[in-house]
Amino acid sequence: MSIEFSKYHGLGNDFILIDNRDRDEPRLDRDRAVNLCDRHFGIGADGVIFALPAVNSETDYTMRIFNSDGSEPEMCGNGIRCLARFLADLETTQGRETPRSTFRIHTLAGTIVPEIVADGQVRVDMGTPHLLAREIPTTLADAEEKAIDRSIDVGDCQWSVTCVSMGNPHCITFVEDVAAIDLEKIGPLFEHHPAFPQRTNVEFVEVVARDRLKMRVWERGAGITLACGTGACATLVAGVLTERCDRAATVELPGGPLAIEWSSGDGRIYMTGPAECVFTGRI
Ligand SMILES: N[C@@H](CCC[C@H](N)C(=O)O)C(=O)O
Repeated sequence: MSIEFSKYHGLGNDFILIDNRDRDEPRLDRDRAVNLCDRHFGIGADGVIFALPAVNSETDYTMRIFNSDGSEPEMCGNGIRCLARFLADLETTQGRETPRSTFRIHTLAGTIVPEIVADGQVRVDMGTPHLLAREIPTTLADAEEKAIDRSIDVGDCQWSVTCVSMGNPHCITFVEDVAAIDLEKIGPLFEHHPAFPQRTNVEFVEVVARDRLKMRVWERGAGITLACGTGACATLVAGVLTERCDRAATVELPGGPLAIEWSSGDGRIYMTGPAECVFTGRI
């Protein structure tokens, strides 16, 4: 069997995109996804994303994604920007009369709406953040409480963390010097800490200014990545909740900047950033 794929990235957070619009289940299983993500024996990527048919009349398509370890997250911010570009590219090459620039995408985190705007950037309505401990989920607070500035022991240190769900779980900790964090060592200890029953993504954040945050991430199921869109959104929310930043800020990631806004009008998060096709191929 031969399958066409496209490789995209959003700020170096890279994905293998598969056109799966003709069937409801991903055409590759998790083990195959793990093999393809391998940077030495496969194509190399942080995850595999499938463009599936819509599940109802309120959405245009469905996104499913496997992390590079084969686990399935609820959402992926950089991935959904890549998916929007991928779908727009497909619709253009397949001669759709009026190729769309806005897509309503069904995800395990609800409906997410990316829109291709000027300069090839993609602006995404990421929905509202979830803050209750049971929604994250975390045991760092009572189920109906928010986990803001909670103390946790990880790797012989005590950290103060704030937990936010963007559909997927994030644990954010503000530090003096983000470059000094030994991510390879501390990241997996957070990811697998018993306080996070569904594991977690962890973000280390330095506040440069009220509208500029520098962030490094260890992703659940993928390890160190160059950028994390949901992580950047969760970071801004944690910064606002702990009064460290404004409601709109640039989050600087190793792969580049993302513009994030938590609207005081509708309570939704808006993320703007790039998505680029790197190459296409056939498996
Ligand atoms: N890189 C992503 C997040 C991908 C999912 C994450 N690893 C998880 O398991 O929650 C992003 O840009 O948001």
